[in-house]
Amino acid sequence: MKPEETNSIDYVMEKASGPHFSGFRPDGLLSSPPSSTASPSHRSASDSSLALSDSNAPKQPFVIGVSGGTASGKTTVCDMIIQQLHDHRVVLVNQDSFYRGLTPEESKRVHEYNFDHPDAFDTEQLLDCVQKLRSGHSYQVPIYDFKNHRRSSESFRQVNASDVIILEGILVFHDQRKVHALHKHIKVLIDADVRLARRIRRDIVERGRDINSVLEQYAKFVKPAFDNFVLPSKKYADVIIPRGGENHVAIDLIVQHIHTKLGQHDLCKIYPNVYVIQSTFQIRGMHTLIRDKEISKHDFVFYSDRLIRLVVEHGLGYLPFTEKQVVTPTGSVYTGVDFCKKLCGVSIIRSGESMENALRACCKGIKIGKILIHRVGDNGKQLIYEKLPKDISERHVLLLDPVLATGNSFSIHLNIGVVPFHS
Ligand SMILES: Nc1ncnc2c1ncn2[C@@H]1O[C@H](COP(=O)(O)OP(=O)(O)O)[C@@H](O)[C@H]1O
Ligand SMILES: O=c1ccn([C@@H]2O[C@H](COP(=O)(O)O)[C@@H](O)[C@H]2O)c(=O)[nH]1
Repeated sequence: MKPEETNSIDYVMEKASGPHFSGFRPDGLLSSPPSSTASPSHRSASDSSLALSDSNAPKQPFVIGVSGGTASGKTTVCDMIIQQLHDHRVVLVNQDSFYRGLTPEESKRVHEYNFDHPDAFDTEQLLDCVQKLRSGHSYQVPIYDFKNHRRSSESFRQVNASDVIILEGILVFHDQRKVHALHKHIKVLIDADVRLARRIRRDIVERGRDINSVLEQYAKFVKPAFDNFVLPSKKYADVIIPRGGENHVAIDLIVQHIHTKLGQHDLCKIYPNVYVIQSTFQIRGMHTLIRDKEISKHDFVFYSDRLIRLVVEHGLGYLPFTEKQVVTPTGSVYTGVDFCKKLCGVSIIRSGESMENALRACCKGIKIGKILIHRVGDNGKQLIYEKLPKDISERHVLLLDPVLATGNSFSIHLNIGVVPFHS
């Protein structure tokens, strides 16, 4: 295959299957010092996805801001979005993590401290974080303790570069610089009494407060700040989600929008019968193993083989089958399927010798007839057309490679393409 063809297929596949990083976020707690960014030469092992993204994905991450009053369900909404974007690398950055924390002096008079004022946050640091993540670097996000009103001095949460960055917090839209850093603004709105009820429960259960302190703080600081800072920024919102996490329709639409922005369906739009295999942790795990430069040859072959088989099995699942009934040895009738007597092709992008072996092995199992495997050589797709055997029968399955997958002029070719995992 010519280099330029490889490149273009790589590009299209990257567009289609690039976001095969799952929602898994290796944001481990680190006990390293608070260097805000890891320079490319100092990335840790857990930054491997960053390295991949640096080299393979020049695209900018999509940055979303989610704001709303306290206990409005911001975190719940973000979790639901992240869950649905499980095929992508998504990171959540909480504005709460950037609370400055109280000095010993302020701690003595904690009831007089306004945690709902913009000055309570280190906005410069938050902007720095968003900026670094946007440009593909990782960031060591502080960990804030609501019980002691302090940041942890030892631990940080390492947040890696991602396809989607979600910035969540009560005052995410307050600062214009933050507003400009965001691609989409989402506002969660919910009745004040519901928020207060939820806050009372949460603050008592999770944040070590008592009912009196919650109510006092709410009346003195939380409500006025909501009216002064949170509500006015509603005008910057692109999407308003009434009822928070209960609003599944709004959340689905947001997820759909993000999918479109990330271009995941580009390839599927161009070639409607191309299917992208869903990534799982197991698949990611095998990808990690085979990409590791330390892997032994034996393991590389073993895990590549397993991955290839998954692609092939998936592809064969798209062959045309009709219903067929058989009688089992115990005399009962089993309604199953039988391969249609129809010539078709399954295009497996990135075929190769080991793919070919796996194809043969997998097809043996399903007994659908003779397997013809064609790969494109250096001379391009014309070669394939010429080389096709004259005696193709109706029960043949042609396993074709990417160039043919897109060659619609090939009349007997069903043009089912399976894009294998690629990151
Ligand atoms: N739809 C809901 N029904 C009941 N409780 C909810 C709902 N959404 C959120 N909560 C609860 O309300 C509290 C605040 O929700 P959270 O999503 O953390 O809000 P925020 O991030 O805006 O402070 C949490 O204890 C959460 O479990
Ligand atoms: O030490 C602290 C820091 C913050 N708060 C309150 O938290 C909320 C913001 O968190 P949400 O999860 O968005 O509710 C804010 O209203 C502060 O009042 C605090 O009580 N103590």
